[in-house]
Amino acid sequence: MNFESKTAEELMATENSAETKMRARDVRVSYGDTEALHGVNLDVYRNEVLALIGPSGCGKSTFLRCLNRMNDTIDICRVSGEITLDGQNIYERSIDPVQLRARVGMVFQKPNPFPKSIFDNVAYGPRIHGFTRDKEELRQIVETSLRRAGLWNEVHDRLDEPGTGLSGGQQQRLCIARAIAVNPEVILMDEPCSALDPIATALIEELIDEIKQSYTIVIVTHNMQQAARVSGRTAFFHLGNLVEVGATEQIFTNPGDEKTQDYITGRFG
Ligand SMILES: Nc1ncnc2c1ncn2[C@@H]1O[C@H](COP(=O)(O)OP(=O)(O)OP(=O)(O)O)[C@@H](O)[C@H]1O
Repeated sequence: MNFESKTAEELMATENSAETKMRARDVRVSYGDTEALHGVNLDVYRNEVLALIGPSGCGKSTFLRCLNRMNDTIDICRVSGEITLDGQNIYERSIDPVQLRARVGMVFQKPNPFPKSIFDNVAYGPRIHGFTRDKEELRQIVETSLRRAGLWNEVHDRLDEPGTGLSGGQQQRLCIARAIAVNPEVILMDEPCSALDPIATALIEELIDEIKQSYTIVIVTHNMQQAARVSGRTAFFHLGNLVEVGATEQIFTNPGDEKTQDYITGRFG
C-alpha cells in the first residue's frame, strides 16, 4: 500500500502509533462569521519537516496557529475539531497554552526579538519556565541554543548587546535559538525566510536541515523551491481545505489533484 495515500479511516487507525506526533481531525476555524478552514485532517509525523503550501489566504497560517493555540490570542477566532500532541487533545481545559507553546514553539515571518539583550532573549523562556537551578546552567542553555541555531560564533562576544541590533537573518536565528532554549518537541515556522535575503535564507534552510533530527518541524512557505529543499512531506491547501498531502517529491512531480498541479506549475496563486 502506498503509505502516502491513506484514506481518512486508515489515518484514524494510525492515530495512536508512534509515528504521529500531532494529529488534526476535522479542524474548522472561523473568524467571526467567516469560516477559514473547513474541516482539515492532517497528521504530523515525529521528526519530519512538513511544508504547508498554497495560494495566499488558503488557511496555511491559520492551520499552523491551531497547532500551538496561537489562535486563542485572536478574539474573533473560533476553533473546533480535535488536535492532539502525543495523543492528548491540546484544546482540553487542563492544557495550559503557555506550557503547550513551550512544547510547540513558533518562529514568525518577521523576526521578533524582544527588546532585550541577545542573552536575555534566549534566557527568557528557560527563566519563566523555571528550567534552571543556577546562573551557570542558564549560561549553558543560552550557549547551546545559540550554537544549535548557528549564531554562537557571530554573537558570543556581544551577548549583552540588544537582539534588535542584529541583522534580519541573525535576528531570525536568534528567534530560533529562543524557541530551542525551552526544549520544544515541535517547531512551527510561519514563512521564516520571507523577510530575509538569499544568503540569510540559505543559512536558515541549512539550520532546518541540521535541527530536524531533534525536532518535528512544520513550515509554511510561499517558496516552492524552499519546500522542495527542506521538507520530507508537503501539504497543499486551497480555499480553506487540505487538498492533498504526500511525499514532497511526489507532490512536486506527480500530484494527485489538478489544483495542486496548477499551483505548483504557477497557473494560479
Ligand atoms: N486575524 C484574522 N481576522 C480575520 N480574518 C483572518 C485573520 N487571519 C486570517 N484571516 C482570514 O482567514 C483566511 C486564511 O488566512 P491565512 O492567513 O491563514 O492564510 P494563508 O494561507 O496563511 O495566507 P498567506 O499565504 O497570505 O499568509 C483568509 O481569508 C484571511 O483573510
